[in-house]
Amino acid sequence: MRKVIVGIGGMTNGGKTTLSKSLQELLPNSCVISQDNFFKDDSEVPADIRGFKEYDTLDALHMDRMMGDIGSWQEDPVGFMISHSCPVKPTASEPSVFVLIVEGFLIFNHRPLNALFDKKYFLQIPYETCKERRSSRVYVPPDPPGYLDSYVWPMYLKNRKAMEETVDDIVFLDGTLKRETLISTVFADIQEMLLVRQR
Ligand SMILES: Nc1ncnc2c1ncn2[C@@H]1O[C@H](COP(=O)(O)OP(=O)(O)O)[C@@H](O)[C@H]1O
Ligand SMILES: NC(=O)c1ccc[n+]([C@@H]2O[C@H](COP(=O)(O)O)[C@@H](O)[C@H]2O)c1
Repeated sequence: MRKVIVGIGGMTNGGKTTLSKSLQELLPNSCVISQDNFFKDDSEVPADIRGFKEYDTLDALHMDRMMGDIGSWQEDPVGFMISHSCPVKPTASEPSVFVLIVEGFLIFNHRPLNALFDKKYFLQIPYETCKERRSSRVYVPPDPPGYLDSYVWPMYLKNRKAMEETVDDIVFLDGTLKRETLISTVFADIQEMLLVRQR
């Protein structure tokens, strides 16, 4: 059995979830773990001196639980997929390949998680695109006025700097490209990686 972990990182609204879901549909025996599902409850997230909730930091996330889920997949991919409603496809060829797609805005900022990736992608979009996409998205709790400009964007710059100082081998993707282009490019790249590793 072969196990491969692909990281789809990127800025908020870069298109991580969209790309990850499509890849899961295209890659047999794959499953997605989303960092967004590990945010702490609002009552546990402190506010800064201006009153902005500090959501854009690893401290706002249950990274221990996220790592626990990834560990469960590593131990038993089939069991994990069944319990997470990911389709399991019997394969004629051996060894079977299982792919875990881990997506999120801070996946490359958590050192223990970083060490697990076989391939890392990072979706980036310009500020204007980010502002436009984010303004039509409703988070729980919703963004207060000025949240992107005063808190989210500066935190993005800070987190990105830390990522670039510590992580190698990231493939940067232009998140303004058409969905279909991004999906086919990354799908082909992953398939190539799977073939190379098989040889
Ligand atoms: N390649 C793309 N081109 C245009 N819009 C996109 C693209 N990918 C995603 N979107 C849109 O951008 C918004 C954020 O996408 P999403 O995948 O949820 O981003 P993320 O998971 O990175 O926050 C959604 O409205 C989505 O439909
Ligand atoms: N899911 C939540 O509980 C929640 C709450 C408030 C803000 N957020 C925002 O989620 C963003 C990260 O997720 P996306 O990459 O999907 O946009 C962060 O910029 C953060 O400000 C999430």
